[in-house]
Amino acid sequence: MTSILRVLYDTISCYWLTPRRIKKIMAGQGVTGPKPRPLTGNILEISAMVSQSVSKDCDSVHHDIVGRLLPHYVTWSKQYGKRFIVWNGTDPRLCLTETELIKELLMKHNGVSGRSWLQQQGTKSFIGRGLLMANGQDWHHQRHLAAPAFNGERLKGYARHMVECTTRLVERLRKEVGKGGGEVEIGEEMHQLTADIISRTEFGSSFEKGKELFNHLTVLQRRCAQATRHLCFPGSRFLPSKYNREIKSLKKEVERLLIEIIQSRRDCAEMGRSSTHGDDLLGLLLNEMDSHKNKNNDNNNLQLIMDECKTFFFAGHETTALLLTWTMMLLADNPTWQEKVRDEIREVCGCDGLPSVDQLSKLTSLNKVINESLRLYPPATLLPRMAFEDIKLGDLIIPKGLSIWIPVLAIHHSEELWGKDANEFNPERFGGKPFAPGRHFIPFAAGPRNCIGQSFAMMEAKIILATLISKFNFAISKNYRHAPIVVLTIKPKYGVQVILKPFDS
Ligand code: HEM
Repeated sequence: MTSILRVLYDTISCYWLTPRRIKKIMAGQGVTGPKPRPLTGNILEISAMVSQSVSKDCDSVHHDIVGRLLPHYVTWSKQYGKRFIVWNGTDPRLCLTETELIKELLMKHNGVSGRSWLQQQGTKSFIGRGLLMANGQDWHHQRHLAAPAFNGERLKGYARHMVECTTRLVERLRKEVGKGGGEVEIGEEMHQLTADIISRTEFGSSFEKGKELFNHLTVLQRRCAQATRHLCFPGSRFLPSKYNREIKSLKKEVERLLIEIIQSRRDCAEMGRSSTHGDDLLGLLLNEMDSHKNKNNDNNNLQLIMDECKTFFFAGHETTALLLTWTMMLLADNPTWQEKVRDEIREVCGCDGLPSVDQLSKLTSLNKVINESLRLYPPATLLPRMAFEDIKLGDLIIPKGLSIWIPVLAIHHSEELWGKDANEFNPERFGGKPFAPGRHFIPFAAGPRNCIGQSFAMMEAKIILATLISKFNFAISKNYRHAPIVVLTIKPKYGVQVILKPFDS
């Protein structure tokens, strides 16, 4: 009975009491927004505006995409200014674009902000309590455990997998484009490649099993995304709906495979066949976990390691694949920059174009191109944070329970911040002094909760792009339809078709 009352109280508090309190406090500070409808808030308006704006392809390859992808943001920021409230159902969200306030939030208030209950619910079945969704002390502990896996020396070790997987792809593409007309959908290739790399980085010799597991995880992620489009309330995941049953059985299979991999690692260490659990990401997590071992908590530790493995796959492969895909599109559309980057790679890395880790920092033009690609097409289009306490942010009081949404895409395309050519591809803008963290270039977020895999992703992107650019000339195919869409990340709706022409090896 008490638990039923608890669920009832949580539901009323979540849907009624907290939103009412927040609305009142924000209105008192002059922050309002479009009028919400009961239960659905502004969701229906937003989805109608987005469906309308993405219903057609862009008429040319241009990057003026904010109006297409965030039409509601454009409309409401004109009407309500730089801060306004949008209602996601009964959940109020403050849209914040003032860079000083964003910096303050990300750098100073990490301890009292984090993932909301709704966000955690939406991802619980596929990444669980992993680093991306953790809060408070748990987040602190997990970040501390995972950090050594991304230090400089470790990264150098992962580079081997990146070079090997990319070399295999180059060989396959050479054969394929030799046979066919040379057209390749590069988006799918980049997804396969980054999935291969993260599987090898995480699981080393257990890579094949790791890939099988990640295939299931990808399906699981899609099902969870479909399920969150349905009403989500405290306790809803226990209902025996079609989605919940399918999600439960996929999750079971993913965890069965993970337990097999982890157990065989532990057996090897216990039988004395190896002194550590290995130097791949899983091995490092197991070693770190053992050095902080609490015997009473073995089951919790196992679940945490599984959640972390799933999190790194989820957070690490699609984002990097999209960065690579959009960069290939931009370079295919800008042959002058493609040539400039190729000349630089040949000069720094020699004729075979395979870069060593130490050469990567010398590829400055490539670095500018990657940054410009992250600016125009940031894979993470927005950064969500929830206030766990009342927070003083600049002149604003952010009440406990309010979600803050930072629209990275809109900030990256703002003419006020970047100048009149904000929507143009101009890598040279990154030639000057580096951008202050937490200001207007935030593809990896900023502050203590920034992307832990940032250096991994940049190293991976440089190795893959340097190799592909030195081995192939590429141009946009006439079959390419420029139609970016946002489904969590910015994706090309129909992929990116390029014509590859191999250089003689
Ligand atoms: C181009 C590639 C990538 C982009 C654009 C990117 C972007 C981001 C962003 C914006 C965040 C912050 C999210 C937020 O606070 O709401 C984040 C967090 C995170 N990223 Fe990445 N990421 C990339 C690659 C990677 C890779 C390769 C890995 C791992 C191998 C990774 C693992 C993570 C994890 C675990 C977090 C959560 C960190 C925390 O909460 O402490 N990411 N990423």
